[in-house]
Amino acid sequence: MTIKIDDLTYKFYLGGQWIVSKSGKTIDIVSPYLHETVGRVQAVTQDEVDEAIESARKVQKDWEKTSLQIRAQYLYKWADELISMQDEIAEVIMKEVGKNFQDAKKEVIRTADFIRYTVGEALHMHGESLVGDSFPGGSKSKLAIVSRVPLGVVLAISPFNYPVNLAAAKVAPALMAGNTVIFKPATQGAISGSKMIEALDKSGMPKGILSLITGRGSEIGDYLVEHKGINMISYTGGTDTGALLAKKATQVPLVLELGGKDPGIVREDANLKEAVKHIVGGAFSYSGQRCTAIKRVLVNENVADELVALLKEEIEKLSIGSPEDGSVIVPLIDDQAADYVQGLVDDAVEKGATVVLGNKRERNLIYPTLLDHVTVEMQVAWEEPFGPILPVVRVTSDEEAIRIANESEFGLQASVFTSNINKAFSIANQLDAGSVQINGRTERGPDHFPFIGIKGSGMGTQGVRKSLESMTREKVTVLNIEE
Ligand SMILES: NC(=O)C1=CN([C@@H]2O[C@H](COP(=O)(O)OP(=O)(O)OC[C@H]3O[C@@H](n4cnc5c(N)ncnc54)[C@H](OP(=O)(O)O)[C@@H]3O)[C@@H](O)[C@H]2O)C=CC1
Ligand SMILES: O=C(O)[C@H](O)COP(=O)(O)O
Repeated sequence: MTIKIDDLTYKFYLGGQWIVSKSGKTIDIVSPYLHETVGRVQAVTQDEVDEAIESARKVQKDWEKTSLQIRAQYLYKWADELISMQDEIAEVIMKEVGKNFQDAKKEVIRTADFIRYTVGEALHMHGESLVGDSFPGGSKSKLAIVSRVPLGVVLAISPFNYPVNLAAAKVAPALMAGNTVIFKPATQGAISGSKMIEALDKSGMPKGILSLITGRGSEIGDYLVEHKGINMISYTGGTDTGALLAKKATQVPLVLELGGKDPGIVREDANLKEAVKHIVGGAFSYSGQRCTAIKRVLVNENVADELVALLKEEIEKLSIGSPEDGSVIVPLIDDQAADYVQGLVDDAVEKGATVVLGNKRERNLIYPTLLDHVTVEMQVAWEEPFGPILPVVRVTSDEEAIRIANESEFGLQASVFTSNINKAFSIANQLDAGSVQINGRTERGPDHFPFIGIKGSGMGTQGVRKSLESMTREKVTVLNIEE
């Protein structure tokens, strides 16, 4: 069955069918670098949301009863389909969200790997049993069997920047755990999400197990989140939306992966050349549109001049332009995002920051920008740009670096660059972050590592095993043995 009505217009996926919404409305998806409409997605109605959730509820128990081995076969086929469609999907990702083709392709391959690993992990998860007499007064005749059961219908909401990988990172564990899924992709990212679901559909998975709901979060988001038919929400996206969502979703488990302001802390004793490679890769890949991008550098003042000079040298090597040419620095997702980033740079410059490189813009293409002498009075020291700018804050001690790192509203990851392993651990122990990287850039992968945001960066843990756990609950069956 075809997923398109015409060259540009996509259907949505309800109960195993690609259909046109009764709303009669579509949303134009404008490419961030071609500046033209590259597709249209359906603006799904509330009635259609009801239908999708109803169909997911109807088949959930059957899916739960389906043996793990059979579920595994569908997911393995899904991964295989993604691999055979990798060029086609990468092309769509590139056009839709402006990621360069090679990185888009890596995202698809990483997704297939993620799905396969999830299957393996799910096949090897097992429960436990407890005998009653290990507790005072308990008896050997009581045996508790603790197993994991699915939660029901999982709502997966994903952001634009990894439109395939971050979506599959929710869908795959949800399905392997025996849940059914309502998938709401970011609107800018919905075509890539549709292609990913086209691959899933090709696996022959029973109808209704997953529905894809397209439409603006501002219009259907609340309705989805507050829907009584939803049993768990896994959300990745901005902190403000995540906070609103958490208030609206009552009595369902939530996993939230939100924004970040990951610091790269550089000590005096760091190998500066190595640190610079990590920092530049971490800060600028895909124009800094990664939640885990290094978004500020806190460097000891004694090595700050040297570090800044090395950073400048490395940043100057970055390719800038169209994702079709493989550029690292590409136009941001839209003009509004670029306005926001420019606003942070303007504020910093006005307050006395030094522009070492950049502060140049062509529409939504922001040139890589290195700002030195950034102070805590400047917005750029605290806010998440989601763009290719790197503020450098000079500090006098580890304590000052830790204090500034921890004063942030965010707590996703942090990097510490040092040649003193004891100091590295000591600083890591004091940082309020989900993960700390020692002598490496902040990053989510490899994808089986637990991935955690604290404070304004989220709630709960992702990563293959952790996602499977968060999408299931423990169930205890007690056997009372007659003696
Ligand atoms: N910690 C992590 O793992 C990650 C965090 N992020 C964060 O995501 C942000 C960038 O992604 P972006 O897509 O712009 O984030 P947004 O917050 O704009 O959107 C995220 C998702 O939420 C949806 N949404 C919007 N409003 C509502 C609502 N009221 N109810 C329910 N859903 C809603 C969006 O739909 P629509 O597009 O239709 O508005 C989209 O699917 C950055 O802050 C980044 O740090 C990104 C990747 C990883
Ligand atoms: O959205 C993001 O930033 C991703 O979660 C980052 O993944 P990565 O750090 O492995 O690139």
